[in-house]
Amino acid sequence: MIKRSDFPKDFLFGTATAAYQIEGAAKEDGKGPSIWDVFSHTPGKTFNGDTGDIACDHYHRFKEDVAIMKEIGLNAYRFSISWPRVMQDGKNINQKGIDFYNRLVDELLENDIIPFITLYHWDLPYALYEKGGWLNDDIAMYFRAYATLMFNELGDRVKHWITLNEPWCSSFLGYFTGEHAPGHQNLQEALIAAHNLLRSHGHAVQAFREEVRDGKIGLTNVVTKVEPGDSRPESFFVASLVDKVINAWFHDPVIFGKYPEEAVKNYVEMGLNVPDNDFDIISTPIDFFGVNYYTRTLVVFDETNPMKFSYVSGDLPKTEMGWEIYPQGLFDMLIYLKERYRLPLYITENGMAGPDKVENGKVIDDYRIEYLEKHFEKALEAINAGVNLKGYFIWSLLDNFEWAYGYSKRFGIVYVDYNTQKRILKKSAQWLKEFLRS
Ligand SMILES: OC[C@@H]1[C@@H](O)[C@H](O)[C@@H](O)c2[nH]c(CCc3ccccc3)c[n+]21
Repeated sequence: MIKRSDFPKDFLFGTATAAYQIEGAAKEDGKGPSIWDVFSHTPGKTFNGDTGDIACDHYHRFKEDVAIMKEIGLNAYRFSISWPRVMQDGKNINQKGIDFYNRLVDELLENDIIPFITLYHWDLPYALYEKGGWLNDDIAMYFRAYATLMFNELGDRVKHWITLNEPWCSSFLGYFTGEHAPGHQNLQEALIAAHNLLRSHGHAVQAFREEVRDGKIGLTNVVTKVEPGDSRPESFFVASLVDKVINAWFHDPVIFGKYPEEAVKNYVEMGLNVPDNDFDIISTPIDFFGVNYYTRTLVVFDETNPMKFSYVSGDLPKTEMGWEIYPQGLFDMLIYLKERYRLPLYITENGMAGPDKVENGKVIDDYRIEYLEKHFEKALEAINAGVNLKGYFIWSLLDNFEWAYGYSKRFGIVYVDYNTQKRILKKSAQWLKEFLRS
């Protein structure tokens, strides 16, 4: 049984959330609409028509939520800023929105919790989407202005920043599969959006070096252990391509100043244009990578698909998301990232959706305790194998708005009764509290 004391003394244990998933107050105090406000209000886009209008009402209940983190004994908290809350049209400053984040940061610091801020966790101001959003090259300048504003407002107290959360999701789910806002289905657009996300990242890093000299800034990507779902050589080939798109497309340009060639070649052969400008800006040096790990991804050759592959479901035990529980993949991906990029790492998301039910006022989520324990063990194994892993943020503190799945998936270590907004610490939160004292 691993103990907290097995980890380095200065290792951070925290939880992670995102603005649109927990804040609510979707139109309060001058907040403008994001693409997720519009997408979730579009019939058919989210489970049950769920929206982030109220969510966990964190905008009003943040002190209670910080107190819960303190009670558990967490020493860090990763959250995102809602861009349209602080610049409702992507340009004009909304002081009331900024004041909320000032109050939140002060509350965290008063409780000895280190804030990690994600500047963009998918809630683009709708006004900027109407100007082309991530397809408009000018977006990088808007993002730089937004980032500069937040560095100036909070950079005196917040020393850990993440520019983007999972640009792969923003671009490929938002512009190719259409599962996420803004719901486009165009692979060429996805490549353009991906490139403008990376350009925006680079501009924000440049601004950071000017505004917050003593801070650390990084980029959070999803990583997943991609494996062939059968033994055909073609499946190994497509698995290698998918691996490069998910696990290298948004890392390589930031470190090497170029996209992975095999994947570029594949897109060019499909007749697509792969943007190739501004790699000098994109590769402005960063201080760490954030790693969002949940599961592995199995792919097989499938010529009926224009991409020549399809995802298949493996036979390991799965979470409520249908994702296999595969802790070994966390170790493998941490080693991969260390050996390819040689940067400090934070696990900025890891956790599971479970069949959480309240019985006699309690939520007995032993499955989540086992999931976390097994992934903690693999993280420790990676540290002992020489990975410079500096922290671990559990997804998530609270049950929250799970994008297209609405409120049907519960990832929190704290249960949220959405009818009453009552918070109930699950057994996993109690287990974590003990672990952090072990
Ligand atoms: O689905 C749980 C969380 C979301 O609530 C977060 O907002 C988002 O950052 C986030 N990303 C992932 C990874 C999704 C994924 C898994 C496997 C392969 C590709 C993407 C899981 N999650």
